[in-house]
Amino acid sequence: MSNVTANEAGKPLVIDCRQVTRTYSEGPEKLTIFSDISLEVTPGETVAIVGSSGAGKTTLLNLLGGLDKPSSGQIEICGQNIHKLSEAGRARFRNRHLGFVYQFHHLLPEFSALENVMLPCVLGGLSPAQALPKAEALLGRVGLTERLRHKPGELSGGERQRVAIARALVNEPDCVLMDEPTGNLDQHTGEGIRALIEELRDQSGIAFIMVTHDMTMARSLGRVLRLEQGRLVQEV
Ligand SMILES: Nc1ncnc2c1ncn2[C@@H]1O[C@H](COP(=O)(O)OP(=O)(O)OP(=O)(O)O)[C@@H](O)[C@H]1O
Repeated sequence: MSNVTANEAGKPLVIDCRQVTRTYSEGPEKLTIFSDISLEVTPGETVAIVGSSGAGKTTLLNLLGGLDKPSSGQIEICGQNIHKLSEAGRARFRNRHLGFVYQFHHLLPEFSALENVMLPCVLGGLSPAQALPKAEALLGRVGLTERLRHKPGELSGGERQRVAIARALVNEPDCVLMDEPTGNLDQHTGEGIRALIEELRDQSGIAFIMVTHDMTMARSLGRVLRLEQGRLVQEV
């Protein structure tokens, strides 16, 4: 964990999102997806973002991960406004502080599970010899010790998802952003992933922000926020 800053009240924050609006231009028209959204996420917190299809959940997740730029407002990740960095600096910052798990995982098909997990470490400056034990340990943690040499095409959906989780964690990020981490998985595998998130959160203090339609998982993990008609409201 590194560089987690505090807000004005002295609360440590991994994500500090202030009055963020995202609009798209549709010819002369402006399409507002959401406006004036504020969200603070502290270390070790799990936040689920729910809402109907098209509500803007993925758009918000991409903004929180610095993959997209707000139309107005400000987002700080571990105290850094990442849009003030160069593109290369932004990529380095994301690799160091954030982990991403997307539904279609974006694993590199020609690389083994082990190589896919080693990659963020090597990009971050570790030698392959240094990255190897870290990747092996994490793949063991997600129950894939017997699948290290398998390529993504030789793994099941749940196994690929677990490789993606191991890859997201290997650089010991401050925050992991997940888009539908249990989407497309059967109930048993989904439950395993939920338990893993819970364990990692409690042991390592990593913050998790996830978009999900799985209300049971959302409720069991922590704060649930609903994106509705361009506003973010806390579910009670
Ligand atoms: N590049 C774009 N240009 C214009 N509109 C866009 C663009 N990207 C997304 N949108 C619109 O923004 C809205 C929110 O999309 P988003 O993918 O964030 O929704 P979502 O809540 O994640 O939906 P789902 O649950 O179906 O994945 C949608 O109406 C979509 O059509």
